[in-house]
Amino acid sequence: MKLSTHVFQRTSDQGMPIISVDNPVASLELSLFGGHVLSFMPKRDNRQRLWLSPKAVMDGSKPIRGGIPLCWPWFGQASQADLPAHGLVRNQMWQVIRVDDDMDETRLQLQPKQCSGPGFVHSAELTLELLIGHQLSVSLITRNTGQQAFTFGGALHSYFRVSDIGKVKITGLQGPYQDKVQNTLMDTSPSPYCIAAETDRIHLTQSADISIVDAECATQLHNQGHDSLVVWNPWQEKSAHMADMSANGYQQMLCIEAAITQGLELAPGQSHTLKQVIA
Ligand SMILES: O=P(O)(O)OC[C@H]1O[C@@H](O)[C@H](O)[C@@H](O)[C@@H]1O
Repeated sequence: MKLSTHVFQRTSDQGMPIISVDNPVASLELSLFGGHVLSFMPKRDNRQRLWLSPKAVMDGSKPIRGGIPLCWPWFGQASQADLPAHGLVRNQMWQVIRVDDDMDETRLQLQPKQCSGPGFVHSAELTLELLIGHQLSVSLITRNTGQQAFTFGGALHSYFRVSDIGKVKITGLQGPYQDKVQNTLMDTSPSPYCIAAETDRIHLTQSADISIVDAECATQLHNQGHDSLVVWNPWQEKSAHMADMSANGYQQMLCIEAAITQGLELAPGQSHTLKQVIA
């Protein structure tokens, strides 16, 4: 089904609605389950920026491993044990509410079916806005539509494709971080910043510009509206216990997440945009 000149909707083999964008400068695929970007490739270099696990479950029974999972209205474990990690929206269907096509940019807006549920009983509106052009801009916009302030968190949990994790350097991250593997607070970030073991770190920083420098190329990230940048790679042993990761999958991926981990209060009528631009 054609939604505009450059935007199509199809059904995947597993019965999930997939949105495909193919404009003169870039291509992108998104699953309406989770409002989840699966791939992004600018045509100037035809290099896939995102990593999607070959074992990702794509039938809507669990969140998709890879691409850009949307975590909202909380990041990480919920306050109650029976609620899902990373919030309520990566497990539900989203709908396209707006498509605008231009010669060198496509704008898509999507919203989830439900913005409240167990663990978050507030009046909120959540919109995902994608600008698909020479770069990909991903904005998650939270609006308080009620009469009471609320506090929320979240993340753009992007999985980036790397050619060899052992050769990657991250630039632009300095200062202290919470190490979730060691359960300690570290005073300074490594320099050079390489990944050589399981890594799960919350950098409490509003630093905007980060690069993932690979042996062959660099992926540039510009982040906005975050209080933290999260760096995650499960490494070998943990991956082996994850049904949706292949044995060596960790070697080709690195998550750098624009996140709100500290809780952000939003007054009635206010909006907040969490944004990551990928180039
Ligand atoms: O397996 P999930 O729920 O997609 O989470 C993956 C990872 O997401 C990261 O953001 C967390 O910091 C990790 O602790 C977590 O393991």
